[in-house]
Amino acid sequence: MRAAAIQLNSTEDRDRNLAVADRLVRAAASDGATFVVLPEKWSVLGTPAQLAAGAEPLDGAAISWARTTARELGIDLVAGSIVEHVVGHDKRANTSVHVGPDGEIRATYRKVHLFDVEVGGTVYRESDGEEPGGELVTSALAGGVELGMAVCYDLRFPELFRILALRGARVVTLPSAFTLATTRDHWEILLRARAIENQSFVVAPNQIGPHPPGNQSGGRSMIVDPWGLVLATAPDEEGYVTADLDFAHQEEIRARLPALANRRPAAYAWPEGAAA
Ligand SMILES: O=C(O)CNC(=O)[C@H](CS)NC(=O)CCC(=O)C(=O)O
Repeated sequence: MRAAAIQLNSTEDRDRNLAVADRLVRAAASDGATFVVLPEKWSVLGTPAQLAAGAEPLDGAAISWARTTARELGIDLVAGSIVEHVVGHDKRANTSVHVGPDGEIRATYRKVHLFDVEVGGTVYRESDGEEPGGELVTSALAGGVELGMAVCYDLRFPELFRILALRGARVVTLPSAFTLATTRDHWEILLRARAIENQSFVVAPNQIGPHPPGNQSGGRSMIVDPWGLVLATAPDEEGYVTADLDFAHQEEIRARLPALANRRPAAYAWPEGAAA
């Protein structure tokens, strides 16, 4: 199965972002990709007010485009994440949507770990506008390959990836808008660690370059294999990278180095009364 990670420099202009995404998803599919992943907040990226204005329900323009395009191209499309207007809620959600080759929504995952962090002199308070999801989500690609879903800052929480692997995920998607500073120093190391420790493929498209209100994303969109090898890395521009995911090779790795099977959950139990 050929996977593609689409790297974008999304802005507050949804029409512009959809047009670039449309061009790049079609190009990746014509290169043979049948599993295509967009980055975080691919449809609108900007100030808190612009994010709020660009929020959409799952039947809005962004996911409608994703469904039409996935069906037309016959691909599994993880439409990165969008800022989802959740009907009846004050705050929005940061929602990753898996659309199958028939154009139907197979799964939605609302980012569990929100980015309330100071990095590179910038204070991010994602939770001001968005509320976290409360559950982890797996899905299935065409052919039955189990997919685990995560978004951006989730990368720093290895337990999420471990639980996805224990629930059967063989590939994890991580649409991201990682900061320039943390892309430089943490991104590749954490992606490879999550891939190695869970013997999973990781498909991680990132945003690249400046976007309102003067933030910088770091690019280096990557596809990593279950041995931790980087199969593809994007150069510093909008575009896409592809890699062939060899699931038989993953089976071999999991059989020869059975770390997942060698877990000792009984020894990990928390003492009575201790917080997990
Ligand atoms: O940058 C923006 O304006 C948009 N960013 C996002 O939408 C999200 C939430 S603010 N970014 C991250 O989660 C970065 C994580 C990260 O960079 C890390 O964990 O190091």
